[in-house]
Amino acid sequence: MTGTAGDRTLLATAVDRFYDLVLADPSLATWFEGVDMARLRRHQAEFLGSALDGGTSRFDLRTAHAGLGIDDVAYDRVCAHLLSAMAAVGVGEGYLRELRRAVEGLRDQVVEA
Ligand code: HEM
Repeated sequence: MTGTAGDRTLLATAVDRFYDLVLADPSLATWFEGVDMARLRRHQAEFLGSALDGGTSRFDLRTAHAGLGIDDVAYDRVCAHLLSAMAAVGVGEGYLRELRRAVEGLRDQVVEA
C-alpha cells in the first residue's frame, strides 16, 4: 500500500485518525499518558509502512511495549480503532483483510498481561 507519496500521505492521515480514536477511548487513554504522541504517530506510520507490507522494521515491538501490561482486551480495542481508521480513509476491503491478519500476528509481541 505504501509505494507512492500518495499512499504515504493516506497512511499518515489514517494513523492520525487512529490515535485520535485511541486517545478518545477511556479504556485506552491512560496507557498513552505522558507519551510523545507526535513521535508515536510518526513511528507508527513508519512501522505500518514497512513491516506490514512484508518488509522489516527498525522497531522491536516486544521491547517497545515491555512493562506496559497490555492485555488482550486492550489489544483488541486498539486493533479495532486501527481498522476503522483505515476504513475511514477509504482503504479497500482486501487490504483491510490483510491488515487484520497482520496485526493478529503481532499480538504475542505486544500483549503480556
Ligand atoms: C496493532 C498493534 C500495535 C502496533 C503495530 C504497535 C506499534 C507501536 C510502535 C511502532 C511503537 C513505537 C516504538 C518506538 O518508538 O520505538 C509503539 C509504541 C507504543 N505503543 Fe504500540 N502498537 C500496538 C499495540 C499497542 C497497544 C494495544 C497499546 C496499549 C493499549 C500500545 C501502546 C503503546 C505505547 C504506550 C507506546 C509508547 C511507548 C513509549 O514511547 O514509551 N500499543 N507501538
